[in-house]
Amino acid sequence: MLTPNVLSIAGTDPTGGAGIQADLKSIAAGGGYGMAVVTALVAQNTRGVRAVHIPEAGFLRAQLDAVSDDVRIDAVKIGMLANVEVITTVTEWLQAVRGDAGSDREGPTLAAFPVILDPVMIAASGDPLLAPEAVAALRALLPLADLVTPNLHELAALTAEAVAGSWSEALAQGARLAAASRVRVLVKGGHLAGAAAPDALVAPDGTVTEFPGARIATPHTHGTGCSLSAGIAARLARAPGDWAGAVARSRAWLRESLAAADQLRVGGGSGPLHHFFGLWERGGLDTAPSPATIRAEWWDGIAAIRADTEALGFIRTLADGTLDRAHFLEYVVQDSIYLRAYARVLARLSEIAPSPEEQGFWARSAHAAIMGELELHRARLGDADDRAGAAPLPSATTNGYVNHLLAASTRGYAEAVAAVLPCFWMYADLGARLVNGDIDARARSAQHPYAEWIATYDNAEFAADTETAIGYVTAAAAAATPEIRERMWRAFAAAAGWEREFFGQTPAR
Ligand SMILES: Nc1ncnc2c1ncn2[C@@H]1O[C@H](COP(=O)(O)OP(=O)(O)OP(=O)(O)O)[C@@H](O)[C@H]1O
Ligand SMILES: Cc1ncc(CO)c(N)n1
Repeated sequence: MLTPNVLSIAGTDPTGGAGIQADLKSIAAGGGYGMAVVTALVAQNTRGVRAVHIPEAGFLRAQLDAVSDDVRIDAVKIGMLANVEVITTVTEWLQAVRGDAGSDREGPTLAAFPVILDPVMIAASGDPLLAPEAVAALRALLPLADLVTPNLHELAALTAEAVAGSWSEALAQGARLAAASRVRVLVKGGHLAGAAAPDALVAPDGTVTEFPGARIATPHTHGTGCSLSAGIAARLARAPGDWAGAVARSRAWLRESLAAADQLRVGGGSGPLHHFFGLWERGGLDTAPSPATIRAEWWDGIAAIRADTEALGFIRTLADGTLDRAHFLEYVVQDSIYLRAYARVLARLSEIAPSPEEQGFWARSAHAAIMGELELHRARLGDADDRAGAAPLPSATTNGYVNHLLAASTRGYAEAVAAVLPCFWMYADLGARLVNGDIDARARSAQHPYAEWIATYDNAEFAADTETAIGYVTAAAAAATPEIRERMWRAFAAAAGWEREFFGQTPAR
């Protein structure tokens, strides 16, 4: 999914809690790419508004055109509009880029994006942010919006009625505004007296969707209205048409951020909400390595183990053909014991895999391990099994390797997949190098005593499965917390060590 571009058209708050500064944080927290056109520069802080500077309308239009001439716009949030001239300029720009029909009736060459209008009139401090004579112009802008988000005072001003004294009065007022202006209205209960802080989405046809919620005990509500409307714009851009969903998710985020507002110390008045509190808590501040980086680091990290493995007598004599037949059979016996346990661990991975794709992959790998490879070993071992007459016992090394995998498989999916990866990756790499004659050129000869065995390493399907396994494991590691990622690396490196021990257990000179 492309990240949606969300434009805020609003005034500023240099202390960062309201206006455009809050909008950009809210859009980012809501999953949008934030853009901002400034309608008014406001010298304000958490205590109040000191001065307002309104740049000339031509410059406002130049800002708006600079955005729309270049950037796809997926949603617009409109905040402080200051005066009639600003309202007229924004209205004209909206009509030019979107037509005057709103997003529900898009013209052939016009952009269709939802417009959320927060009809800002008065700051939380009580200072006016809209010229009183501009209320009529703002009313005329309503039909251009897809959603209006007035607080109780703004709702009263827009309907030219008295401020609602109760929630049911507010809902009735919202329904009248929605019907008269043919626009969705989010009636906000932030200014209600009492323990509840509900909001309600009222459609032009009178349909009401209520969002109940207890009031959060904090004095730090500066910029809640700005933040909510910008958050709705971002979420709506991600899921077009889902108005109730966008409101519900924005409220959940806003409430989490309000509840954490006391952890900020910004100013001596009504402070801002903590826009990124939940995201920081859940996501942390560390930059996670990419799957490609993890792949390179882990492979480099076991370079010494890989070099040791390749230098083992067993591998060297398998490559040059001088490997003792009895020692070869010893290896095959241990490998068959190992594979049965390994297949069980892979089946366990299928059981706990997070996606159907991964579930299927590990189940298929378990099947391949138990059927394909075991078949092969049985064919090799036919004689040896007859001579032994009883099931062979695992060596200490085979036990050690298997126990490592079994233990990892009890510590969650991420660690479990990391532990089985060397069995794919080192084996596939070693097999390819053996087949190619990289370890010893004699391995390529048809007269090589183990030619048939070596040919089994020439397996494109296993190479592809190895890539898939590397992809799943490194993706899981990239998404994991640093702690889990470190545990995954340890499980991987330990398994690589066991892989080396496994090849090294068969006496070979
Ligand atoms: N103390 C609170 N606890 C929970 N939710 C709150 C609280 N105060 C406000 N809200 C919520 O914050 C959002 C903004 O509501 P409010 O009615 O305060 O708008 P506003 O007056 O436009 O905001 P602003 O403070 O930015 O001017 C709404 O979703 C409202 O329910
Ligand atoms: C610029 C701006 N817009 C909106 C509000 C309302 O919170 C504010 N204080 N400042």
